[in-house]
Amino acid sequence: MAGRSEDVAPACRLYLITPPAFELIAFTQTLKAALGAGDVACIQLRLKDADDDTVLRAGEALLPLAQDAGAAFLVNDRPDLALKLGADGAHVGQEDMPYKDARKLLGPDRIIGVTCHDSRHMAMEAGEAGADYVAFGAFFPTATKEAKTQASLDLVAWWAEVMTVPQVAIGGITVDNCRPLVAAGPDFLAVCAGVWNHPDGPAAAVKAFERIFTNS
Ligand SMILES: Cc1ncc(COP(=O)(O)OP(=O)(O)O)c(N)n1
Ligand SMILES: Cc1nc(C(=O)O)sc1CCOP(=O)(O)O
Ligand SMILES: [Mg+2]
Repeated sequence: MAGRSEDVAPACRLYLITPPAFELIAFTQTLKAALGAGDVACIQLRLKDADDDTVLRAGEALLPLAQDAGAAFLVNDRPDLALKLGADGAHVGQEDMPYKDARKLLGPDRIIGVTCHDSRHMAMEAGEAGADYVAFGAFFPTATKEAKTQASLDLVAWWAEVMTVPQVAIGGITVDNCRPLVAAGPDFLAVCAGVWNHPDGPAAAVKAFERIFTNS
């Protein structure tokens, strides 16, 4: 999730969340096409209803695709599986393994992101503890998760102005609704349905996000 090699990197980059469930061989092809269509900073493997073996098999297949495309590969909820897979890191929520335990497990170099809902306080705590990014959401209605909080553009703008820890915006984001959010200044937009369910397909969505981020 570090900077890009181009001279001027866009201020905001795309962070993909995998679909909640998928058929692995078909999704491998879908992901390849999406990654080939434009800049993707990060992919989070998020399989809430899968057993460990399924998560590990998916991780083993998808991680090399992500890394070949220069995208970080993170595992949702399970720093232990991230370690087993040799992934770039993990994302933890407020009800998951606490950040400090995740850091102990993953060491100083792997990426750990923390869900902070709509809370400045949670985000400041996570940032001070050493989180690599904080995530705010949800920004729009979403069917992917029962999101309990609604985050505001003001929160994003404030964090961008005052803090240096990168911030991820998540929840119901699409190519059609993201412009005001991007203007508020998040470092990453995390998107699931807005990419995988785009009417013209995931590759078209990735391309469209890239155009928005680069104003091209
Ligand atoms: C980038 C990013 N932000 C927030 C979340 C949500 O995490 P959490 O609150 O733990 O909920 P689940 O995703 O585990 O249902 C996320 N996964 N990624
Ligand atoms: C995983 C997740 N976390 C959220 C939060 O608000 O913390 S919203 C969300 C769902 C993201 O998927 P989509 O892009 O399809 O809305
Ligand atoms: Mg979680």
